[in-house]
Amino acid sequence: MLEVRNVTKRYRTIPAVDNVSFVLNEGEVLGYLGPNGSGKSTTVKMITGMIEPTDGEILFRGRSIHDDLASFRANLGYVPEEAHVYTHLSGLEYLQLVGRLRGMSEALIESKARGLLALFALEHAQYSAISDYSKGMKQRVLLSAALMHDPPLLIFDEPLSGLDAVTARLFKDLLILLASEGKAILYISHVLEVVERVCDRVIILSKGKVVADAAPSRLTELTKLADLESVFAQLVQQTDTEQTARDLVGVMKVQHA
Ligand SMILES: Nc1ncnc2c1ncn2[C@@H]1O[C@H](COP(=O)(O)OP(=O)(O)OP(=O)(O)O)[C@@H](O)[C@H]1O
Repeated sequence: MLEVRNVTKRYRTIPAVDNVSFVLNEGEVLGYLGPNGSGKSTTVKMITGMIEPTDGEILFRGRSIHDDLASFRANLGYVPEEAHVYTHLSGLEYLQLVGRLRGMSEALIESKARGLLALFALEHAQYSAISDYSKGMKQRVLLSAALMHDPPLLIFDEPLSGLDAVTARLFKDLLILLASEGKAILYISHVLEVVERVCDRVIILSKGKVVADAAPSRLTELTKLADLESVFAQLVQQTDTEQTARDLVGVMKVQHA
């Protein structure tokens, strides 16, 4: 459904994303992982059409997304890591706006918006301004907005941040159900134990390059490591975190001369 083909993005001369290729199929949850600064957000910005690749191309159902960005976006549901929503609107008004921008009928907008707000436990706050919402409530409005038009392709960028345990669990169940209904899902997260549970496949990025692309179970099997977190640490060669923590405490304790 979505193909990222030899995509590179350079800022000045430095590649933030370096010759990345992958295919995301219908019914698949693909985890997109990497340490801070490895190129995840840059990839997502290219897939959503916010920025263009320096080299390579991104195809949706065989066509470059830039051939007709508006119709590509009609097929996309995107929950950004950081939201810049219209906070003076209420949750209901925001979903109505999103529905109208996507060309949905008023009757459909009404039933979907009310239904989603109720299911995400936001019914009581639907008429209050988003500026008064907690972080998790804002996140639930964004999730609702991404699902309004029933898109075949979904991108979730750190969707669990701010969600309480019950909503996070609901989100995980939702992800699995959406995939079983044939949605293609790109899931960017640092929460590796969740990724390991819900993703069919994971891509691990390091310094803009793909260093792994396989099922989590295949990666643990190949490396003979206990879990995805250990595989991740080994592949991106992160430092010995226990030692670094000890060094940090050591630096904290240094007294002024
Ligand atoms: N607009 C920009 N101009 C210059 N460099 C940029 C720009 N945006 C990102 N970069 C650089 O590109 C690299 C990849 O950044 P990116 O935001 O894609 O990483 P990330 O994997 O999403 O990180 P995080 O987990 O911290 O969100 C970083 O070295 C970053 O400094």
